[in-house]
Amino acid sequence: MEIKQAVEKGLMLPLMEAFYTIQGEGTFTGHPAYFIRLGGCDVGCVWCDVKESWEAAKWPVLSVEEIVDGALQYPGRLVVITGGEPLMYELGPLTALLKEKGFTTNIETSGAHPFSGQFDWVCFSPKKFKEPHPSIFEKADEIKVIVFHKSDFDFAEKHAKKVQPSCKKLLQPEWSKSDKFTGEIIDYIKNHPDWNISLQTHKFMDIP
Ligand SMILES: C[S@@+](CC[C@H](N)C(=O)[O-])C[C@H]1O[C@@H](n2cnc3c(N)ncnc32)[C@H](O)[C@@H]1O
Ligand SMILES: Nc1nc2[nH]cc(C(=O)O)c2c(=O)[nH]1
Ligand code: SF4
Ligand SMILES: [Mg+2]
Repeated sequence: MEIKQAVEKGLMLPLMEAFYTIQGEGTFTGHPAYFIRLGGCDVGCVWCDVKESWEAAKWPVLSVEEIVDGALQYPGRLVVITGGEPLMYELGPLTALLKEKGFTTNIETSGAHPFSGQFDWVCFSPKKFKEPHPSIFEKADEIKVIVFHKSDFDFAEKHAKKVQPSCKKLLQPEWSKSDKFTGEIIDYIKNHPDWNISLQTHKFMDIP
């Protein structure tokens, strides 16, 4: 089978990097996790902290077996699939193999592409730069909105209306604007206690 067809089927995927670290953001903050960062994103967030991931063709294409072998080298059994935008790919084969090997599977996604894969926890981080695909709303376990502008509070409320009632609601300051917006998020959630704050704690710890 050609590589292009194998990627379409999700049997091979472009891998930018993979690393064992501590989940820095969201509900699983503090948990050791193996991160699988797939290459390629067409969302184009102006403040994206991994712009080098955007061009899929820059990254080697690996089989899902090779990717899962990487994860098996470490003692932790939590995997976070991120990117780039991981839902640009069919994630069924990768997540099926991870589940078969006993991993808990989490995803970080903008939700801008149709949902695929078997996930234990879905972090949905909607973006103004590309509308979410409707398939994400029933799948999201947490909605994590990045606050870069004051209008992002209304954007967060608008998207939070579309997820399941059990979905956790998180506001995370955009890193370069965190001096301004951390305080505003604190005031906001004290007045809107259904929201929680999420910080990029790995950046404070200076770890990947
Ligand atoms: C790099 S993205 C990759 C996954 C997916 N494309 C997404 O956006 O959810 C991983 C997480 O980092 C967040 N993020 C990216 N750049 C950020 C920044 N400058 N400040 C705060 N969070 C950021 C995203 O919103 C997302 O929740
Ligand atoms: N430690 C750590 N935690 C993270 N949580 C989400 C990340 C991401 O880039 O998807 C990330 C990351 O890049 N590093
Ligand atoms: S969707 Fe995610 S990876 Fe893509 S540009 Fe936005 S933050 Fe970066
Ligand atoms: Mg990151």
